[in-house]
Amino acid sequence: MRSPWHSLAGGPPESRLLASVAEFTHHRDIDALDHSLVLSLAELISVSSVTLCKRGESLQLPVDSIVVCSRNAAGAFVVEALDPSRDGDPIDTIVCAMETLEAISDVTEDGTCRLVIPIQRDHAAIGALMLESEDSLDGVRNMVEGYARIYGNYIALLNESERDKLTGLYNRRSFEQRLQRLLKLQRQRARAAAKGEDERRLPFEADVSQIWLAILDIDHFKRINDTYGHVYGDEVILMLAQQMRHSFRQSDVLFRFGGEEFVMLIAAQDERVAHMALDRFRHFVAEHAFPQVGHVTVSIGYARITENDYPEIVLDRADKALYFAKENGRNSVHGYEALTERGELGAAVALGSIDLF
Ligand SMILES: Nc1nc2c(ncn2[C@@H]2O[C@H](COP(=O)(O)OP(=O)(O)OP(=O)(O)O)[C@@H](O)[C@H]2O)c(=O)[nH]1
Repeated sequence: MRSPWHSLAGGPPESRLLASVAEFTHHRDIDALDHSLVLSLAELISVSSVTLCKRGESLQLPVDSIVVCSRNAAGAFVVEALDPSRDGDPIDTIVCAMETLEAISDVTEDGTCRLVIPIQRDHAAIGALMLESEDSLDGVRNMVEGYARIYGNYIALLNESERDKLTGLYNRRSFEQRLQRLLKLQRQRARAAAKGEDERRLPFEADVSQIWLAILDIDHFKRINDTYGHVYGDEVILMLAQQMRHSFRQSDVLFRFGGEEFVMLIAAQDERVAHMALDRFRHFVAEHAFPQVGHVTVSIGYARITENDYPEIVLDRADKALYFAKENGRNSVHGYEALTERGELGAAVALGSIDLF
């Protein structure tokens, strides 16, 4: 049987191993980290491919991203992102390893040896690594499990730096990257739909073709702080964030931008659906009695965002719509496009309060 290790010009496996771990963990960007992980493993072990799957947040989309490193016709390693909405083998095998938290080692019908190792965090799988090779992968199983553990720990650290400490929502720092990810996912889905793939293979949001950027601001929050103190103010922010999580789809992306200001990236077929989702949340908040503080209202402004838009411009549009809501009685939801169509956002509307990048 051939050794699963590549011939090691640079010394024994240990030093090569450490160099490889150091290489992939020097990245601070999650996409770059994923890319580097699959490439590092492919360069270290004799494999035909290394795949990293990340778990999706909904049952309809069990896999959120797929990154594969394999050889091209010239024999060089290439890393590419694949459409995560695919199913069948090997995705089913990977999902099985994630669900059972057990490694799977098997041989496919065409004789390829396959090793699938779940990546765990807090006793749940956040993803899985899959290696494919012409040779047995038994000898590298411990090492790949070690990589999966290092990756899981490192991702947790990176995720922490992306989160707002009080609410656990994403923070402003992670906005740009999360937005680009969401737009990329939309593009992949649109492409899959355009190719006429079997509808059942796409998640239920497959018909969604638009993303809406909404800014939510708590009304008269200063009064809440002044009347009840900052601790109760913080409690309102925290509870509102929890309600947001329950109210919006798991695939929507929620941020606390700072203070009493939240940003949401929402997928919806059209403006009517986006408006309904936002207004339902506004209504829910207005009806809710917060401990001690009682009733609180929120104002929301939103605008459509596409791949071709500068995020700063769309943030400013949503902020103009929010400003309009604040100027017109608060406790309401307004869309930039509808306001513009109706001519209600004249030149007289001042630039909103949000700090642009
Ligand atoms: N408790 C608490 N208060 C905060 C936090 N960040 C900002 N604030 C307060 O939030 C208040 C925001 O007030 P303003 O921007 O004047 O707006 P507002 O009172 O909400 O009034 P409108 O937005 O016009 O409805 C200020 O008093 C800030 O001190 C925070 O993290 N916790």
